[in-house]
Amino acid sequence: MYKILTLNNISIVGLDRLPRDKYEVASEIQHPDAILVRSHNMHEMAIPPTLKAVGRAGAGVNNIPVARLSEGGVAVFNAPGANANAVKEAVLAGLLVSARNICQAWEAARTLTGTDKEIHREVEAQKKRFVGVELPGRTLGVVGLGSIGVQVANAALALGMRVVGYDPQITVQRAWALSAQVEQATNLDHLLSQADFLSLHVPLLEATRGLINRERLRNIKPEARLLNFARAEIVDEDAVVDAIEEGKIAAYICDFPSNRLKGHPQVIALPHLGASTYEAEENCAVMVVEQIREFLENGNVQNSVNFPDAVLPRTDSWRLAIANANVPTMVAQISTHLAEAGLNIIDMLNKSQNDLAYTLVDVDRPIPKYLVDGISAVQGMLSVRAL
Ligand SMILES: NC(=O)C1=CN([C@@H]2O[C@H](COP(=O)(O)OP(=O)(O)OC[C@H]3O[C@@H](n4cnc5c(N)ncnc54)[C@H](O)[C@@H]3O)[C@@H](O)[C@H]2O)C=CC1
Ligand SMILES: O=C(O)C(=O)COP(=O)(O)O
Repeated sequence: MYKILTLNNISIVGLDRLPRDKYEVASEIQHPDAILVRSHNMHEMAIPPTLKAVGRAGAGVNNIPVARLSEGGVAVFNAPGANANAVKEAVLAGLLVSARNICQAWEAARTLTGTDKEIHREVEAQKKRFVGVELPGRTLGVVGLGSIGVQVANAALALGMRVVGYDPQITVQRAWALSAQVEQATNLDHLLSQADFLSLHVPLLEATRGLINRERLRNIKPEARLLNFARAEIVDEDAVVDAIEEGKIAAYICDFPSNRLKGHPQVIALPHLGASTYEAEENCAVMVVEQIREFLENGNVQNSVNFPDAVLPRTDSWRLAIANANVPTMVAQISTHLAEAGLNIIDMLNKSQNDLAYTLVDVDRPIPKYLVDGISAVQGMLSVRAL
């Protein structure tokens, strides 16, 4: 029997994929083989010696001591993309609600008192007070073009917005899922200065903690609205509240309430609802449960954040994927780079998907990182990955 400890409520649709005759699942269990978790903070927790895997039924793994688990040989899995649509819809709601001051207006209208005549007089005053803005032509800046950022960027185009994205490490898969109409900025500060709405979709890492700080907020337009459905710590809350009070930004819409934000009229803070739809909860649970099963029963690794290639079967060719590269001059430059490094091309295939051209290059030996960097530096190249 495999023992599975659940630290949060995990959708029953996912748990039902664990056969009862092989798995014991409980929120309190001794000697677990695997842990299933959502946002529960595992950093203070002792790692059970029997533990082999942790499955995060969601995207962010900042609540999980990945380094400590890796040292102990415990594989950590997450569910990339499984809740991206849910977050995209929450962000779109935030965008529309803030553009039209819906929350503040609803709150004000809800508490109107007096006769109908008095209420109608007050309605006229509120109409003036809560005048909003329309989205077409306004610029949405999207920071982080991963599963969620790409979906948010593509969806905002349908609202008529100009969309500019920023992600210095966009993967090839994301690059071709991104609509060609989305512009890409190479500099975060440049993006911030253009945005009427700014939406954050980066993971919480040391490099992204306080990414939107006092200095960066000075770069943002005073009428800009900041949306944070990523993690609270990515934004310096003190700086954001000060910026709002000083009229340096218009609003902060986030998924993370706190004492600092409490009661502020230009702040909307939701109770971490981004991934809370039945669909997303089911998708995440099913994906992560299948991965844990595959790992425990067959030793196969899929979507692990810390346990990558070592146990994956090695193929006899190595593949480089290059977005936006099937232009003859670029192909020639790439071939030169590879030849100079002594790599022989086995196959080179030009493809295109969603208006994005890319080239797959198979070579006969491992691709050193300096070569990937060299090819990335070829002018006009969008993204290069060794797969
Ligand atoms: N509010 C909620 O309920 C939810 C919040 N999240 C948060 O959103 C984050 C993103 O989720 P996904 O899109 O699924 O992850 P993802 O891993 O697919 O995408 C993250 C992207 O951010 C980029 N990135 C990293 N550092 C960056 C930087 N300094 N500047 C610009 N881009 C940078 C990466 O290259 C990657 O493309 C999660 O890590 C999680 O913290 C995710 C799901 C639900
Ligand atoms: O997937 C993520 O990163 C989330 O933030 C969702 O968290 P949750 O599973 O809803 O507690």
